[in-house]
Amino acid sequence: MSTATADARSGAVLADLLPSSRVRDVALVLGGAALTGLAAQLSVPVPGSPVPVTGQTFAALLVGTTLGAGRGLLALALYALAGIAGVPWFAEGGSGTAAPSLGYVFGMLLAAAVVGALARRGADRSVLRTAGTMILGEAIIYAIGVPYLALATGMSASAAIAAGLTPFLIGDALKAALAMGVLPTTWKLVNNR
Ligand SMILES: O=C(O)CCCC[C@@H]1SC[C@@H]2NC(=O)N[C@@H]21
Repeated sequence: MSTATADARSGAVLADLLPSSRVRDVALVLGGAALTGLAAQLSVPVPGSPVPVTGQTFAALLVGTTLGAGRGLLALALYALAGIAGVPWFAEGGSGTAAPSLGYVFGMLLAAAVVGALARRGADRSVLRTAGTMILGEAIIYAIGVPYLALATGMSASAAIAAGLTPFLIGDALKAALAMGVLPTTWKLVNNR
């Protein structure tokens, strides 16, 4: 698809607006993994919880929506596998499999694929649709992250929700709001070129 024809009607994601090549796709996957690793270092500890506030949810959902399901999944899979293998780019410079927050990383993998598939159907083109996409993506991250946290720490379900969901709702809503500004605005600029 040429850059000129990749508009709101064409089933494109934002990354498709770049000239098509294998090198582009490899660079996007590497860049998506690196962006998520950088965002993980934007990390604020939460008192009483082993899970910090991080920039990862924003990065992972942005990577999914802008790259699409296939490349988004590959980027997050690379991020997860390299982190497990020892690259210190999980939250707070972490790596390996010991952290009870690893389930959120697995959730980001699935969420990136789902929001990427939705973005190809136009789910990042308006503020309202982007809101729904971000809420679904975050719900997927928590649906894997919170049970994993409970299993890894032995917490009860209610304790895992109190430590692994409730403290993050406002921050994740702000990150979703940021995406609701950035994605539809970018599409508007692209389509008005
Ligand atoms: O150990 C890791 O690298 C994963 C950290 C996961 C942080 C989770 S993601 C959902 C929630 N929102 C945040 O800002 N932090 C937690």
